[in-house]
Amino acid sequence: CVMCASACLRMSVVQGMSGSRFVAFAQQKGLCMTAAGAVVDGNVEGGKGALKDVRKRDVDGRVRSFEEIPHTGRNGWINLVKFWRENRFQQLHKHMEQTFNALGPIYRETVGTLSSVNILLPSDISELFKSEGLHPRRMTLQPWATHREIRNHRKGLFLKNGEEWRSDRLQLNKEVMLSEAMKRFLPLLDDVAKDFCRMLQGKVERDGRGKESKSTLTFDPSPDLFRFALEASCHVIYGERIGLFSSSPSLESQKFIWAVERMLTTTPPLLYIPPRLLVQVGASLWTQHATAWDHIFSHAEARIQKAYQRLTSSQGRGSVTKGQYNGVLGQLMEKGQLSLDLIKANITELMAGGVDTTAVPLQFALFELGRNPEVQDMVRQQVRTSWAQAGGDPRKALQGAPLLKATVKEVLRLYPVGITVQRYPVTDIVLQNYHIPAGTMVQACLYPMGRSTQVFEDPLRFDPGRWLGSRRGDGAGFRSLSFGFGARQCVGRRIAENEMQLLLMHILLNFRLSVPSSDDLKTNLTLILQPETPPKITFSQL
Ligand code: HEM
Repeated sequence: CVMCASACLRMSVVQGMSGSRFVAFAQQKGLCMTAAGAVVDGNVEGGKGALKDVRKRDVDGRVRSFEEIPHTGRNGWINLVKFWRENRFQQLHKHMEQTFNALGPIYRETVGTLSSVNILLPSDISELFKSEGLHPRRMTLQPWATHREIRNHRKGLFLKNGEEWRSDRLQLNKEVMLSEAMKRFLPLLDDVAKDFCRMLQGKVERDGRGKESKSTLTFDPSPDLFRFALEASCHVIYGERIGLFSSSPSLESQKFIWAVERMLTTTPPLLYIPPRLLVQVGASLWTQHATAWDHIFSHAEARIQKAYQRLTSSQGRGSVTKGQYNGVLGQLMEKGQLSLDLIKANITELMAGGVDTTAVPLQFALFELGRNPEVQDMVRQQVRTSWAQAGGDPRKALQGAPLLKATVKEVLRLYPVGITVQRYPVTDIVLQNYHIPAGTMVQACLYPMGRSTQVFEDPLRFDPGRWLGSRRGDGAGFRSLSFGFGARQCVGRRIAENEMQLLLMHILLNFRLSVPSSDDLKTNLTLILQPETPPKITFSQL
């Protein structure tokens, strides 16, 4: 309104997430400011239930203080003990869902030394991202940072902030995010996906049962999917095939897969206690975490050395064919914009971030397609037509199959790899009519959002079609955030999306999927959301 159009500048002392006090000049709007996303006629998204009540309480039109935000208990250490005792680290996604149900669409939580404000409505999330600034910041994964500091490794973009982050990020965007880069790596991903399906055909023929050359096999495909994701990552990142679909895949690669898994599982409990403290007391949790990272680093180091020698020797012999693609590593080395140390740091992060993040959603995808045969048939129908018209061009095939893209989006809505996206707003903001000081850690909670009736119609139904067609309204663009948002969104997004879509496409062209049990999957959180027990899938040759 006209009266609050003239915002006033106010100096406020605000409480940062780490408890440090600092003074910020914050833009604080006048009295008649509405809650982020509240619409004039009083309707809220979804229009029903608890959320409406929260806003109704605001009768005096006052912006409520940070302290008034509903919370789960002021003492972080008591909360930490509860988390340990009730094994809540593994069920944090469910804990968040229950807490939103109990406290409404915004709450504060302190666990150990970590405090956050948690939100789930798209309109609030959109308000948060408006204030992320030029150098958006996520919660630092302190155990990862401490490992780099103790071992004297450089940090890659995942762990960097400010101008340092931005300069690495701009270089990496050119190699993995831009459409020119996608054109280069798409055929590599397609080759790996096709080889995977050949391997799967062999396995089903060899071990399956059936007649007239149509066999069926039921098994847990998760170990194969991890191998697929590692093979695909190595091909795109190092420009190298490592033969993981052979009958005797290397033990070294299997060890890498185990190390990433260990590194992920040991991260969450370490987030709530200062890692330096654990280093000093030689806690076994810390030792396991650091050893897992050491393994990841040495695996990457060996591959980088090999690729470096290959590249320099072929350059020396003048045998690098112009236009030949040597993976992301080759591109970064050729361009020479990043030092070798920084290339190593970033490539190692891409490798650590690139395997489980795609292998796990693929398990969920096969399961959901298996237990929803009508959806599976619709997607297959579209994929078949598109593949037939694409003349073997994977890019065209994907472009002609929007339902396949929507399938991946739908899988990540129900099973987001990372259950939250965090930001520290650079100015004060107002969410649900509560004042949030600049510098507060705010988490957009993707798992509860994906399952909220306030945000999605019939949220538990697996329905990729819900993503087709345009949608308008408050925060409509902020319902699918599994890769994060804006300049700091997942840098591996294009690799991940294409890798998953291509694999699903080739599987659907070759097999009918079903599941021996269509009960809901129980999930656990390591650092990423995983099935408690990997689901068995039945693959029937078409
Ligand atoms: C389904 C698969 C994946 C999902 C859902 C996912 C999700 C995410 C999310 C939510 C973020 C934080 C974004 C933000 O703060 O806005 C992120 C960051 C990141 N991801 Fe992924 N990711 C996936 C696959 C990958 C792959 C395949 C790679 C590597 C090839 C990768 C590497 C990274 C890196 C390096 C960052 C840090 C980017 C930065 O800070 O600038 N991710 N990812």
